[in-house]
Amino acid sequence: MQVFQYPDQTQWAALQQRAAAQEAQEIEQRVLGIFQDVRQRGDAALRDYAQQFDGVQLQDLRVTPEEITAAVAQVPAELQTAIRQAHANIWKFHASQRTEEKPVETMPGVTCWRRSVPVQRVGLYIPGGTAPLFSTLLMLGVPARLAGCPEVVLTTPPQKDGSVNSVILFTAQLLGISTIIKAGGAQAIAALTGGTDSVPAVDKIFGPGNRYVTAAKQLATRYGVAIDMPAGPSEVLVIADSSANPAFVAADLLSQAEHGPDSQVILVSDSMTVIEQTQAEIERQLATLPRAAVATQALTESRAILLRTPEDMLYFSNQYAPEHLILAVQHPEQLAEGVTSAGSVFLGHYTPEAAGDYASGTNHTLPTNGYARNYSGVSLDSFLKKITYQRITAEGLLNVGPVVETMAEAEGLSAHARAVTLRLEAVASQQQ
Ligand SMILES: NC(=O)c1ccc[n+]([C@@H]2O[C@H](COP(=O)([O-])OP(=O)(O)OC[C@H]3O[C@@H](n4cnc5c(N)ncnc54)[C@H](O)[C@@H]3O)[C@@H](O)[C@H]2O)c1
Ligand SMILES: N[C@H](CO)Cc1c[nH]c[nH+]1
Ligand SMILES: [Zn+2]
Repeated sequence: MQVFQYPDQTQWAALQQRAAAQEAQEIEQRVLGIFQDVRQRGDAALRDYAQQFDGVQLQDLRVTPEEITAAVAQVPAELQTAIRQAHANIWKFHASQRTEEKPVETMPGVTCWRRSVPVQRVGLYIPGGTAPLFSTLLMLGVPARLAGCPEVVLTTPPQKDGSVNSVILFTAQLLGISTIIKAGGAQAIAALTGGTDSVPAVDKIFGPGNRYVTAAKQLATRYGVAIDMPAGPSEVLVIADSSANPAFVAADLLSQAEHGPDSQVILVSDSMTVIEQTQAEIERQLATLPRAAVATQALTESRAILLRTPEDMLYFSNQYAPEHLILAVQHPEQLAEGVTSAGSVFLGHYTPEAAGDYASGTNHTLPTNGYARNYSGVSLDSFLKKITYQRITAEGLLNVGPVVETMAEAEGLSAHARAVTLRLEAVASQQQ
């Protein structure tokens, strides 16, 4: 992790660059080829990519009910209990996002209202390249269920023996999801976009993934499929003042660095002592991590930055727009008020980001790569469409009609005006 002491503002832009930016074009090209192949060859292409990327020869791409039953029996009771508790917390937080809107009479006789309708066919991508993220299934499946989406399709990369991870299958069963496809990467996203013999096409694709998955989701939007947001390689930015505990900070940085070699973690502090002690802690803790090699690679593109004031630290973070922001400072509430761009914020010394990853209740599917500047993370709303309705009575038309006529004529759209005028004439003749 390289250290930068009091960089001037001209260096800030370079420090805010994501590590992987330069390879984006190459990845897009690769994903485009995969996309076109799946659209042309369907299931056959999915099988070939499973062989190439996941090292497995597949016959059936769909998980069978027998596979689900067998897998569920393998999940230890303690883990089942933990997953049920996380499910309850995530459910509780997302259920609180339900809103009730009342009809509004904008003018006498003109009533407008809005109704939430679930996205009808949703695809959930659950990463499984290096770690089977069953927690992600909770993060997507719970709001999908709360929203009432009638058709839910799950895709995840197969394991080397051709199975799907048993804990993912247990979680799917808990959520009542039974359409489960053994496909990962860009090819899975392409299949959800256009459909294949085994994979139903969907209206909206959700879920995080590596850079191939994220680029494929962005490509899917060109084919008329919506996506939740670009949710790529994990990131965390920690703002730590002199009250921070270097061991905690190091653990938080490593928790995101271990996700993948292209994860990026940033430490911003106004204390050189905290930076030095955190670096020493990182070295110490790294030695005991099973995924040390992955984390070490991520750390080569990560940074520790010494700045002068809390205002500078917050400004830097808002410009960087991290997926996760940890405020390891004495008065986190104060700083939190000034956050304008971040996927999810963790306040104080006892709020590890890992709690949000698994079980506190908030969603861990969050925008990365600076997209927190313009996107929110997944929530109940992500699975809902808000349809507006209106009903206008004869009285209402007398009130709003002349406004519409005047505006339509001013835009040169006479047919619009006529749609009102004809009705106004009908109302007038009925009133005579
Ligand atoms: N932003 C978020 O909300 C969030 C949440 C959880 C995880 N994540 C991120 O998700 C990612 C998971 O990545 P992963 O790789 O473990 O699993 P993954 O499921 O995203 O990707 C695995 C698939 O990538 C494809 N792939 C691998 N190498 C390829 C290549 N050279 N060319 C084309 N395709 C290739 C393969 O098809 C493979 O099945 C991590 O980067 C993690 O940080 C992000
Ligand atoms: N930190 C990831 C989001 O970037 C989510 C996750 C899943 N499992 C562990 N962590
Ligand atoms: Zn994580």
